[in-house]
Amino acid sequence: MGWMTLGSQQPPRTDYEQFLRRDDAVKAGGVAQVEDVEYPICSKDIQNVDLPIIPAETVKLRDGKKGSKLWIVIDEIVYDCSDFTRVHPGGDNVIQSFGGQNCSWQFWRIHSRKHLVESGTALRVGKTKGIGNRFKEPKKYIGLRTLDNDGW
Ligand code: HEM
Repeated sequence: MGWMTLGSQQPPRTDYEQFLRRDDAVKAGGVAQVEDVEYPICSKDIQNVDLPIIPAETVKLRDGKKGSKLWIVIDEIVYDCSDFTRVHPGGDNVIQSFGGQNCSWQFWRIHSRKHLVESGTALRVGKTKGIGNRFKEPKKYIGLRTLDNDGW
């Protein structure tokens, strides 16, 4: 699981809560005035279903390299992590390694719905389709033995 080790060397972030409280993202009309004029960060009031549709080709270009925005995809929702990556409690490497890509199952292995709602809602720029995950999801095991044949 190569992706698991990508962010493990990062120190814990202390400015994370402060980042989340920032209110520079939401302006009247529901859409923020931020650098990416084409796909600005959306207001928290907008439901996922109402987010603008962003073509997969456009998402893939925002890989955080060569000065581009750093977007990631979780369950077909696109998150702009360009600034958030600097305060992410799990470090910046993990998010950077998924720039322009789908990292849904990796995200759900580590986070809860609460994390996504509380921290991710303010990072949404749109929704997309057709971006696959470059890693195959490993099987999840709950137990290795059956209850009636435990060898005691
Ligand atoms: C929208 C994108 C993301 C948001 C909003 C987010 C949010 C968070 C939050 C709130 C925590 C702290 C959890 C806690 O203290 O209980 C966290 C930790 C972490 N995140 Fe993320 N995250 C995002 C993307 C990712 C991605 C793509 C990865 C890698 C696949 C990742 C890996 C981690 C790791 C390794 C931790 C540390 C877990 C620990 O110390 O137990 N995150 N993230």
